[in-house]
Amino acid sequence: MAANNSGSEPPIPEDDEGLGGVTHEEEAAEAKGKAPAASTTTMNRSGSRPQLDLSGAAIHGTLEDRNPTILLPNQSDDISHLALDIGGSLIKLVYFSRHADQPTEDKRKLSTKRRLEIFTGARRSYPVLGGRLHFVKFETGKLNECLDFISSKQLHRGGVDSPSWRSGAQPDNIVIKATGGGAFKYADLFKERLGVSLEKEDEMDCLVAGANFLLKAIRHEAFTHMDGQKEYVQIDQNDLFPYLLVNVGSGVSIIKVDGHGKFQRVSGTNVGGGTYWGLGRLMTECKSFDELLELSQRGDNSTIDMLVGDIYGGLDYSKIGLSASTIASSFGKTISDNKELSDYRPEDISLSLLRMISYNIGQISYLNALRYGLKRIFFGGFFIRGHAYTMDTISFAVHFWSKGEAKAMFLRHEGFLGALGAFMSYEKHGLDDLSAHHLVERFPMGAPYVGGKIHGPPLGDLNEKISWMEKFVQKGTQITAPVPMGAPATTGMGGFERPTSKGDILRSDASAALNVGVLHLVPSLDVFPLLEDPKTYEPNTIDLDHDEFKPSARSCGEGGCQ
Ligand SMILES: Nc1ncnc2c1ncn2[C@@H]1O[C@H](COP(=O)(O)OP(=O)(O)OP(=O)(O)O)[C@@H](O)[C@H]1O
Ligand SMILES: CC(C)(CO)[C@@H](O)C(=O)NCCC(=O)O
Repeated sequence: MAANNSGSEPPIPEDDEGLGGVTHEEEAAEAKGKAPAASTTTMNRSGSRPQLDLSGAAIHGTLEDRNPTILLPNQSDDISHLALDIGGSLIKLVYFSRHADQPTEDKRKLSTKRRLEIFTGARRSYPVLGGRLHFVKFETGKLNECLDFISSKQLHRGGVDSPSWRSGAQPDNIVIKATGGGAFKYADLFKERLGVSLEKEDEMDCLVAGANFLLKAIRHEAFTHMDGQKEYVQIDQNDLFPYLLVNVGSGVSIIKVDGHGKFQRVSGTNVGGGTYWGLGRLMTECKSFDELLELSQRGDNSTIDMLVGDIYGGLDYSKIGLSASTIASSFGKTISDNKELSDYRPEDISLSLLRMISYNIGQISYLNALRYGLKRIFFGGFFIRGHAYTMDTISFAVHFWSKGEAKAMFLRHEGFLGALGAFMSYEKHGLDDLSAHHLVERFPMGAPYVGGKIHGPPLGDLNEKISWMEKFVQKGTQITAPVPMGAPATTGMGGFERPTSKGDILRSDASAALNVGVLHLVPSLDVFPLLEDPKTYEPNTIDLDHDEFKPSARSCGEGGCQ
């Protein structure tokens, strides 16, 4: 977050590792409490790394300061901080900020880390940056709010903490990675309002890159959701591919993923999140997506959907495995009722619609999984919205039609796959191998939480809202699994009946338009820094209980084992 220093001195970044790049001499001088001599070197790295310009480098602060900040006045090569996914319904932002408020207890670890950086020599001559990945979304219809947000935080210039922003040396042509249709549609507007060029990245490439990254790097990212029960799935990194990725945005893309950058968009459907929100808005006059979703939680679809029992006089059609309460035809009951739209409860309409679309997506996904012999299906996109009933319905469809062979899994950063992929497509941010670091989530997101109300000051203008949002994020929120709504009804073969988990109150978006989450990037220490290829290194484990390693009577003297 921005250091908010006032006074005549330039603001001092609290992050004492951000500009790191310390040398042996500097470390030694630092240990003795002396300021290292200013370097005039420009550190050259491989073309894919940010160029670190150490000329004119000077310690900022007094000699007594521990770990004083080193200012690099001539640093021009900025760390990239922002990527966008501008979709048909929502704009997703992922941005990186260095830790400005590193807790003191972490500072002890820093010297070890620095030592390791030095030890690794040329291989890691760039600083490992600790910081945060932030996730924010806006409605595409409110693009101006998004532009204001970027501008207020100067995200397009690397954030208000960045060296170039501090020094006032702004590059002329700022380029931001962007994906989604809006990267084309709104490119001129970004140029006009922020003076930035959008570098377009292919949407499917980004979805896949984002999903692969999350599945490989983030613990507790993927989970199953059946009958109201959420269970995290341990992903075996060596056995991830192939899988089916279903991104449920406004429309739905179905992608067979075979590896990093290896995929095929095998199908898609135009009946997706935009359909639920669009039809739902028309039929219920809801003002927001969340309002519509929340309505569904109080709905009863049997007033709208035609059930097998409605057709069979209350009987099951057991010969083909359909119970009386199986939905035979979504919205089918409305044809015979001689009623107007206004005679139906918006709650019931919303639930029928949600079930129809979710089930359909689950079924189409399964058919594609079957087509390619895939057993794992990951669902992303903001339609999912961490909503219990949506996930249960999709899971049911996959489970039912595959006879339990295929598994539906969901991602906690569901809506940010594309934006993350675009973020990782920067070659120059030094974070391209994010999976080499620890990413720790301190703010759970994407799932409903009980309580609904968020306590905080009233929201004023956007800036106030943003800073309040950040306080909210820092504090964290309670998250609980959705509450099952009574005993599960018997689900006969062939369909889906009443939802067993409609959730309670939806987790609020804090504002209808803004949703923020944070992943904390904790640089990994290289345990074996001289390994030629640490990524492929598999540490062997030794079972000390194994006889071979047990101390024998001969090696243990009277004084015990040494
Ligand atoms: N606050 C919200 N406002 C609007 N839609 C929302 C909101 N939250 C969730 N949704 C749902 O998420 C869908 C959009 O999801 P997502 O952002 O993943 O797709 P998109 O990128 O906008 O669409 P596409 O990829 O098809 O261009 C909406 O159609 C709606 O169903
Ligand atoms: C057109 C995109 C890819 C835009 O994100 C998405 O909305 C989508 O996958 N729609 C479904 C289109 C179809 O395959 O029928």
